[in-house]
Amino acid sequence: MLGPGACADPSQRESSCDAHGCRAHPVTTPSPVVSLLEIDGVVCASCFGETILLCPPALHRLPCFWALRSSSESRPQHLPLRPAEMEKSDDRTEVVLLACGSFNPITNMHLRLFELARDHLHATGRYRVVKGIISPVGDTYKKKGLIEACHRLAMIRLATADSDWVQVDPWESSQNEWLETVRVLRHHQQKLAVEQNLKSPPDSGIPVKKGQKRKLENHEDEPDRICSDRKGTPKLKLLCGGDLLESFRIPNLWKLEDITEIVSDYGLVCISRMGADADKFIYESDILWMYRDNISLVTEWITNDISATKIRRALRRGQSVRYLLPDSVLEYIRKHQLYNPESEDRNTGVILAPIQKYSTGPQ
Ligand SMILES: Nc1ncnc2c1ncn2[C@@H]1O[C@H](COP(=O)(O)OP(=O)(O)OP(=O)(O)O)[C@@H](O)[C@H]1O
Ligand SMILES: NC(=O)c1ccc[n+]([C@@H]2O[C@H](COP(=O)(O)O)[C@@H](O)[C@H]2O)c1
Repeated sequence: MLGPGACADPSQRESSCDAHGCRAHPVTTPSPVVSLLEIDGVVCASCFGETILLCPPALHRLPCFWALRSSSESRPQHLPLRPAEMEKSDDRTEVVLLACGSFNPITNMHLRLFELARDHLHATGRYRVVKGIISPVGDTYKKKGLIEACHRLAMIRLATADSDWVQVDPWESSQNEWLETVRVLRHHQQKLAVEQNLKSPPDSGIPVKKGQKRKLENHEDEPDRICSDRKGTPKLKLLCGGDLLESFRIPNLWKLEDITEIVSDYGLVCISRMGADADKFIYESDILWMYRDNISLVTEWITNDISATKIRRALRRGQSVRYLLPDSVLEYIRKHQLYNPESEDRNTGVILAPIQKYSTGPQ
């Protein structure tokens, strides 16, 4: 094993490994490296039973490094290297994931969606997921059995309390009317741009509009369609399950222009769900097919058909739902006696807001 001095000094790591005595494996040799492990920014490569330390330049010259990187099965999740001094040159696109839905109530599967999506995006090597946002729909959505947003928000807050990257956002549910998902995306992309502007130095070239932050916080306006690729601003993507994607085809539920904006300007990360065939659906939809490069399909191999509807049903029947949702959420449901036959009757016979809007109102 190489002494710890060789390439452990961060200031030396950018230079050629040969210059600093790192024992990189010769580039021309067939791949004998069987495993790679990063420790404090130095890579230990297990090679012919011997462990050697490699600095980044040496590592990147190894054919076996690229072989490992291109194999999704064997690729170590923490590669490529990200020691502190290399963070600056990290050119991966920052991504924020936004999940919209009823969350009536939030389940463990809703939380899993974020973990699955983040793993998937990180494994591409192109993205760095910096935040997850859960945006519960407002009461004006009028879905059957939808309980008050204040309770759904409170349960999401409890469910995400121990997450350091997923959080709830009350903006959508505090609006006076139901909002199209694309408008929720626009709001959050604009908010991210404002946050980025506030962080950026004044000469960053990104204009800060006077009063923009106040307006967003006070929900005074709704931003126009914006460029989501603005440099420095994380890219917002809609996170959903296969059933939500398939709902695009339900008449009078989604406007084609909204679907187009979602897949062209933002992008989708779609998690497989029992009963939904997202792959086939994309193939059959001209617009989704056109923007298929902006749609990430993630297969959940540990299949789990937890659904909020089934949880509510079990609760009404006095059956246990433990381990299907966080204990703290279950406790909240019990304390406030949330799901019962009366609550399930809410909005019975009422037309869902989008259908009401698109069947009768101007489009
Ligand atoms: N088991 C699951 N697998 C994949 N995606 C899921 C799953 N459960 C929920 N989702 C996704 O989570 C988002 C929010 O879903 P929603 O609040 O409607 O919950 P739900 O469990 O689907 O509710 P319901 O059972 O009432 O349809 C949607 O994009 C939905 O597709
Ligand atoms: N046209 C639209 O933008 C449109 C239509 C239907 C549902 N949605 C959204 O999709 C989500 C669906 O949630 P549910 O699966 O709980 O019904 C909600 O956030 C809802 O607002 C958006």
